[in-house]
Amino acid sequence: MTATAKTAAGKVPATVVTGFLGAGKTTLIRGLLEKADGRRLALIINEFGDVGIDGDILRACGNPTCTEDDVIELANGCLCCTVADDFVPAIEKLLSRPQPPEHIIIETSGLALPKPLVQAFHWPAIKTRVTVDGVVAVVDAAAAAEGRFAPDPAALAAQRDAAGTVDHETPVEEVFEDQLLCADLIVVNKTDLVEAADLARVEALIRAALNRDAKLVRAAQGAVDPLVLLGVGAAVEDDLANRPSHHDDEEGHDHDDFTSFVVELPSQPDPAALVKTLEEVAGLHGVLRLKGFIDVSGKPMRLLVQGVGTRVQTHFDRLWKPGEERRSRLVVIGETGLDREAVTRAIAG
Ligand SMILES: Nc1nc2c(ncn2[C@@H]2O[C@H](COP(=O)(O)OP(=O)(O)OP(=O)(O)O)[C@@H](O)[C@H]2O)c(=O)[nH]1
Repeated sequence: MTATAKTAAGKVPATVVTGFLGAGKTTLIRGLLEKADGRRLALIINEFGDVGIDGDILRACGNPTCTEDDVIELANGCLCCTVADDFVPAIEKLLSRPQPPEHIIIETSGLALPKPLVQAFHWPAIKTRVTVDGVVAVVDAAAAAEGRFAPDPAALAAQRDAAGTVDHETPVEEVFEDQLLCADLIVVNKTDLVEAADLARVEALIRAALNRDAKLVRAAQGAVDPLVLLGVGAAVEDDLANRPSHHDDEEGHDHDDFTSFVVELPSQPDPAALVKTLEEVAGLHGVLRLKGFIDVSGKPMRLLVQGVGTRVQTHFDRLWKPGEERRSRLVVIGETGLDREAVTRAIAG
């Protein structure tokens, strides 16, 4: 990656990384950090729910370009709804550092709508100092191929109204489409999990959802050349009229459609058995996302658990630190109505 200075207008570029729960945003950003090549990147990370997992994953990557100070975590809230309290101060804090970042990467929560966040760049405190270089939407090709975000393109086209939007969608479909409609670059990720024909079908589905041209790139493990991801130069904050949203007519937006809670577990003797239980619970109750760290009895390393739909993966990501409390906690996210008691009982049982 070549180091670039500020934009022509003297603003620091910021890239918004959006994409539905578990699409691979954190994985993509981790790859970006590894290829930073000395460029000063700072991260602002927002998660749904009050336990920050992604920040911890990124800090655990041991990358020298990503120190504690370079990661600002805004858990417990939606970035676009806490603009004044959290987001603008976080940007100001980054800009006031002796060595301000050369590029700011913002990872939104998987349920966030990117457009209200981009609107925040009109706030006087940051308007003249930062620009949104581009919005990158990461898509889980496997989940999309399974029909989790939208019906097939023909059905989608048939539902489209004169304004180009589709009504009567599920909350999941609406969030997914809002994220695509705001994007400059769409990363079709997890290509390793889908056949070529399904990948083509997913790309057709994405294009059918779009109202204008956006660039599509395929990726596995979110690996995209930083030169493609950064330096788009879209000044997105001045181009919002071209990026419709299902929530354009709303005063703010709420998150009543989704819910999250934390399940605390005792130390686990058998990771494989836990994975089996989690996959069953996710399928039975329609859990959208599961993630957290587990203390495995007798192991010096903590186990990172990642569930996307019914696919649950684990790996030991780092040693527990001396004096660190070895808690086993899983964040569970689903649509409103997810039976918290039953899910907790099923996982803990
Ligand atoms: N097979 C496969 N797995 C992937 C790929 N990219 C990411 N994953 C896995 O998908 C899971 C979710 O990845 P994350 O990067 O945490 O996804 P995210 O979009 O940041 O998730 P949220 O922030 O919770 O919305 C993890 O288990 C990743 O290892 C990929 O290309 N192929």
